[in-house]
Order: sequence, then C-alpha cells, then structure tokens
Amino acid sequence: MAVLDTMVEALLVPVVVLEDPADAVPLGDALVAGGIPVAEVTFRTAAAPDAIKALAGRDDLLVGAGTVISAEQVDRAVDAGARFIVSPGLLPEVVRRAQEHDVAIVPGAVTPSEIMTALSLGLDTVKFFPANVYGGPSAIKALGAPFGQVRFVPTGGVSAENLDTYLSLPNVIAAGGSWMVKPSLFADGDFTAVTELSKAAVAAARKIKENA
Ligand SMILES: O=C(O)C(=O)C[C@H](O)[C@H](O)COP(=O)(O)O
Repeated sequence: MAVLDTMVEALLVPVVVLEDPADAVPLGDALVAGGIPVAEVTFRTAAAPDAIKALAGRDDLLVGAGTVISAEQVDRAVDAGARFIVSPGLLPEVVRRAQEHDVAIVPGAVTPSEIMTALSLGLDTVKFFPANVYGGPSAIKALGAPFGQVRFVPTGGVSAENLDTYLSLPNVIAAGGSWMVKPSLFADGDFTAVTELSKAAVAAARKIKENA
C-alpha cells in the first residue's frame, strides 16, 4: 500500500499530541523541514480532528491519526482527512472500519495471538507498543521467527539513544516516537528544535538502515 511505503521511506513516525490545532501547520512545516514527511496526530486531545484537517491537504506531508480506539474515531479521523490510522491495540471492528474506508491501518500487536489476529484481518504491518515494556528489540527479533512476513513499527520508549537497536532489525520498517515532537519543544512557539531533532533522527535512521 502506497501510504505505508511513505512510512517505510521516512523510517520514522512522529507521534504528535497537540492541545491547540493552530500548532498543526507550523509543526508540520518543522517536520518537513527536518526531513520527516509523516505525522501521526493522536486522538488523545480534542484538537486532533482539527489538527488533522489543517494538515490533510498537503502533498509534502502524510498525516494520519493515532490513539484511535473505536470505530467511531476511525470515522472522525477519516472525515478529517487522515490517510492512515494507528491504534495502540488490536480491535477487529477498528481494523474493519478502516478497511471499509480503504484507509491504511496499523494496529498495536505484541503477542503471537494478536499478531495472528492481525494476519487474519489481512494485515502484515503492526505497531509494537509499548515497545520498551513488551520486550523491546529482542521480542521483535524473536517474533520474526514464526512471523517472518510481519513488519513491525515499534513505538513507546523509542528514542535517539536506542533507535539503532530497533531499526537495525530487518523486520522493523519504521520507528514511532514523540522525542522529536514533544510539546515542551515548541511551547514558546518556536519549532526550530523539532526540525533539528528531526534532522538528527533522519540522519541516524538512514545510517542505521544502510549498515543493517
Ligand atoms: O497512544 C497511542 O496510540 C500511541 O501512539 C502512544 C505513543 O506511540 C507513545 O506514547 C509514544 O511513546 P513515546 O515516544 O515513548 O512518547
């Protein structure tokens, strides 16, 4: 699916939590300037649909919705213009609703049973969340043995410091995280730090995959 290809190319999925939808455009600009053409805007705040709307028309940035935990939120995310849906867990009705909308869905799956459920729903890409708690890189490596066809997007506790331990795995297609988009980085309205941390993350991610 083309949408997931963009994620694979970016190697990174910034997990964005916005309180003010007015921050969406400057944050999107900062990510693009930093070389990350993807943003996962989480439904943890009420600002999510408006923030997604503000970014949806762009052709330099792929915007998706994160923390989507109900079919109704899938509808709202897609209405707002989300091009992909990310969920912390695996709920078949959430997956099916996204599929009905023909929108890419990356559900959370960390156990063999959850991965098998994802496969049974026609998916081959899952979010491994919270990655640091559910066994980190060694768990993803071990799951790769029975599930060689599954691609993982570890998220939760991924940082500039441990990015290499995840992205160096062949079954990890991208890493998700908030370290380059933390609200504290742009609380004063200056998004420079987002761009700088994004640039550093992109450079590190490319190097890791080249050497993997
Ligand atoms: O709620 C969801 O659906 C999420 O996407 C959770 C986020 O992925 C993580 O909270 C990001 O984790 P950190 O990078 O450790 O901040």
